Amino acid sequence: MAGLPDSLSGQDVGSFAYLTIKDRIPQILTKVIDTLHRHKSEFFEKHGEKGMEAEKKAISLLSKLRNELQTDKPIVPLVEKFVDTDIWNQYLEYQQSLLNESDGKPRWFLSPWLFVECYMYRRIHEAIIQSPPIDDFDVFKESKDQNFFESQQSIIALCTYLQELMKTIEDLEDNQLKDEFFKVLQISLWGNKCDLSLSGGDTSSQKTNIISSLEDLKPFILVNDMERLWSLLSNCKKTRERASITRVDIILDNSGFELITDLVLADFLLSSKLATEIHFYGKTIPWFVSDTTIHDFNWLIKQLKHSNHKWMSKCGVNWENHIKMGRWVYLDHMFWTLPHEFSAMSQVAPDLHAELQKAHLILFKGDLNYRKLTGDRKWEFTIPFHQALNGFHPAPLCSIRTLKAEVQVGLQPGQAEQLSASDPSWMTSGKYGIFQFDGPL
Ligand SMILES: O=P(O)(O)OC[C@H]1O[C@](O)(CO)[C@@H](O)[C@@H]1O
Ligand SMILES: [Mn+2]
Repeated sequence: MAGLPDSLSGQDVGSFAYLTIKDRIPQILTKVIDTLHRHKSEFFEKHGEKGMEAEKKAISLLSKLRNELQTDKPIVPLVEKFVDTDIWNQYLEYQQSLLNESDGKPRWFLSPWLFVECYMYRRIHEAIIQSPPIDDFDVFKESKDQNFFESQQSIIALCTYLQELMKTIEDLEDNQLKDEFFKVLQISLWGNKCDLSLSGGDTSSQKTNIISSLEDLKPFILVNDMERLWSLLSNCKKTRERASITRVDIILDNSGFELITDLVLADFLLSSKLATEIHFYGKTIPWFVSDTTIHDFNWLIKQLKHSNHKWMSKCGVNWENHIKMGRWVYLDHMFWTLPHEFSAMSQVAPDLHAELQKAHLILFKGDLNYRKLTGDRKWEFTIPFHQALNGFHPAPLCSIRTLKAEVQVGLQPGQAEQLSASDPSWMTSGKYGIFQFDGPL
């Protein structure tokens, strides 16, 4: 891939990538080991001695992994047969082929950060599937659920807001509808502050009412293409024939509070008729601590439905109904948990690429998706987003993300320099956000 900037990597001592590999990832692994320990008696109750043996095995595999990482050992191929094992091992060979030295092997601190970080989560999964009968245990489930419960008050506020809005949505003028659209978009943006991998797996829930903070947070939106999203979707609505559809695909990120904000956005898109169908994509295996799997998705909607709070349960009932009626479709694909950047999708997962091409708009939630959109490279800040996408244009798309990694493109000249002077951690604190659109004008 000539002409592309270098990948972010742990080679750059002191960089966010370096600190993540050195500190944050081992901390996450330690937490995973601790979680398994704490569930020992549960494994025993469920599976007897075999459950205890499995817990020991998984812990020993994970301790080995932590040791490999901390001593910067070569990255080894995956061994357990699974749907994506061959693709992973081929990618490892590809990484090896990029190294000049004849005996150079991909290693934790040497190889691209995106690759090694994804590999770490895939190895956690390998340790679990190598340890039946606890091979369906989600080591992050507990923290995802905790995030949901700790965000209760904010969730109530959001569900109440949405249900109030539903009462009048049919009567809103165009400009009022646009204002509301911008609000739900911003809710979904700031929902992305709450991922658990940045905090090393520690709790990171939403405790304040996000709706009342939206105005104050506006100055922190560094790229704001919300107007372009509005023109695209309101145009679809105006020109749509009676029976035809407008499909918005949402590539989900974190479960818990962020997922609620995404479902609020998705419900709004249907109720406002800006879209007629929503496709959600989640992860097939536990990923980056807080990412959404089908179990999290179903669990969360069930929690809402059975809540004692009137508006929370109304949301749960409505959302379950959207699924039943096929207006909301949940899908997954192994590509989302591969290490490839998205420009490789048409080669590696042509079926997924072809499916995304059918969308009128694709919303990519979160930081990891942005890293994969841009290839996690050392781009200049002012390079156009279109260029950084490196040929990935299945349909009009927009990244909705708070910044948690040292990659950002499409800024105005001088913007990054000003930010660096006033707030040196602007790229990694999650304090700033973007709506970055790519598509025809
Ligand atoms: O959930 P998000 O928004 O994708 O954020 C996850 C981010 O957190 C980190 O794991 C922090 O290390 C980044 O690697 C990653 O981009
Ligand atoms: Mn995430």
